[in-house]
Amino acid sequence: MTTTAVSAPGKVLLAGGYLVLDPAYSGVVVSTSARFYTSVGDLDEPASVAAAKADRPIEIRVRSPQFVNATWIYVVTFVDEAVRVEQVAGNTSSSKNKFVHLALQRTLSLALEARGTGALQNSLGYGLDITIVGDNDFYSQRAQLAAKNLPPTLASLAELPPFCQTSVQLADVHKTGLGSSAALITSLVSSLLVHLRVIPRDSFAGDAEGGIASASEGRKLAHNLAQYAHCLAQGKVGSGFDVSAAVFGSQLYTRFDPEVIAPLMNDDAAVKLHPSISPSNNAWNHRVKPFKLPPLTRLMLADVDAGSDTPSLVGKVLKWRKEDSKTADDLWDTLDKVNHAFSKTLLKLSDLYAQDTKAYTKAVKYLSTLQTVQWLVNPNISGGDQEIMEAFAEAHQYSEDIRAKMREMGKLSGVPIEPQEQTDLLDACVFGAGVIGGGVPGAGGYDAIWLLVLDPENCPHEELPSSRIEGVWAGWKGMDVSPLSASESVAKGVRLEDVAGVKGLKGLVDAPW
Ligand SMILES: Nc1ncnc2c1ncn2[C@@H]1O[C@H](COP(=O)(O)OP(=O)(O)OP(=O)(O)O)[C@@H](O)[C@H]1O
Ligand SMILES: C[C@@](O)(CCOP(=O)(O)O)CC(=O)O
Repeated sequence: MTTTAVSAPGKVLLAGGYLVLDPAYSGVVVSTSARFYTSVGDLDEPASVAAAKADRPIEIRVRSPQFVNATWIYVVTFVDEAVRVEQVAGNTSSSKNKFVHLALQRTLSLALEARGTGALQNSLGYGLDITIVGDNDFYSQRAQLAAKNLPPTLASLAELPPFCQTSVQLADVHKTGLGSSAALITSLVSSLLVHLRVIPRDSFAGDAEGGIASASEGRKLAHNLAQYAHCLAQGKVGSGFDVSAAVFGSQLYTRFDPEVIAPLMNDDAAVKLHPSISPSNNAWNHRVKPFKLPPLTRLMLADVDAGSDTPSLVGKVLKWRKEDSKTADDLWDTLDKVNHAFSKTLLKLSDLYAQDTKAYTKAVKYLSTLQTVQWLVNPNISGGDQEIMEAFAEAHQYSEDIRAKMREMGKLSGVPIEPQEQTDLLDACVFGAGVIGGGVPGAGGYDAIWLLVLDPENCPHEELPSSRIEGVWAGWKGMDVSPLSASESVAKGVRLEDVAGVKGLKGLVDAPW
């Protein structure tokens, strides 16, 4: 019996919030080490299959063991060259999960178009047993830490078991903004495409380092289908940067034209998906350019209590943009220039590392002990060292400029994008030695903050800029700040997993129903 497990990372939009909704602008997206995992296996043992086939419909069982009442049972039927997936009423959990249901429905429909009814029926012969889990960072762990009497620190988070029980229903969980639904849909759709042999098992083997250009056809198909299923489940077409990060990893993202999936945004099971979803459909016009954070830096994230409601923030900002389009257009253009300069400088730092690793390493060590105001005042520095330090200082300045412009956007549109409480916290963090910059991710609001800090080699733990930031967070009185353990994902985007190789996963996948 083959089990197929696929993981997909979460995301942080460092720059480009709101702008990325418009295809004229792009967003700087970092994918996180926090991932969603979906394992797909057969439901029945082969011996029982003949009997099962005779008097039972094909069943798909899905469970999310981190939650209370989170099992969903579906039956699959084949009618008139189409496949239907319907939830069985009256199972243990009466809840519905639109994201899971639509991802199953649409992936099976695409599988039927790609492989034909007979082949798909064969692949589904034993039914499917699906387990979905997300790394702890996707959900607030405040309650779990409090129950263990642990302070909200990175060391405490490391003590929690992987895929920790949340003890609540999915509808009641406090999410942290890492894009749980996009990572979930991407891992679910991708594992099904592989398991049902729509795409080859090695589709995710190559790194998606070069973006779409170097990606396999399988990876591209998984992207288009996940993007579509996610829009359908959300009931709207967002920019899609979260799904793109889940598939391709960190990137500079430019959105796709919503028209490409417009014919499919309904319940009509007769409409063929493949012509629209196929990577050979040139109407998919999103752009994914390579991006990564510089070496010897570390992304730090914290959840600040009182999660914001992104849709209502977005609605208000877009309404203002329409009403005051001249001011907004000027702001969008200025912000776009700074966003580009920021990403370009970060990429230049990677080049400088490659050109002279020794000088770069030395510069990181030196700057990590200084506040940014002191970064360029050392008279004894010249040449290559100077260039490296200047690039770090520029990155700092651009990140501060982005914050200022986002605050302006918030002020003009009457939306708390970087509210005063977050300004105070970010100022205190960015003031510290070795901190390159920071901001409010995505749409902002009372939700989360990100920081990029220098991470020198061979440095005592307590002298690391990240340790100093942790100290600021732990002592912060203005807001409840809870660190997340995630940093940037080293693996680019969606990838095939060995269940036994992911700590804590095998026990959950093998647990009896
Ligand atoms: N572990 C899980 N198992 C099954 N479904 C999940 C799981 N986690 C999230 N979901 C699905 O994703 C939905 C949440 O999606 P929504 O778009 O509201 O959040 P989000 O914007 O992705 O949140 P965030 O960015 O804060 O993680 C849930 O209602 C559920 O359907
Ligand atoms: C405001 C927006 O540009 C970003 C929202 O990002 P987040 O979900 O707050 O990380 C919306 C979008 O891109 O879909």
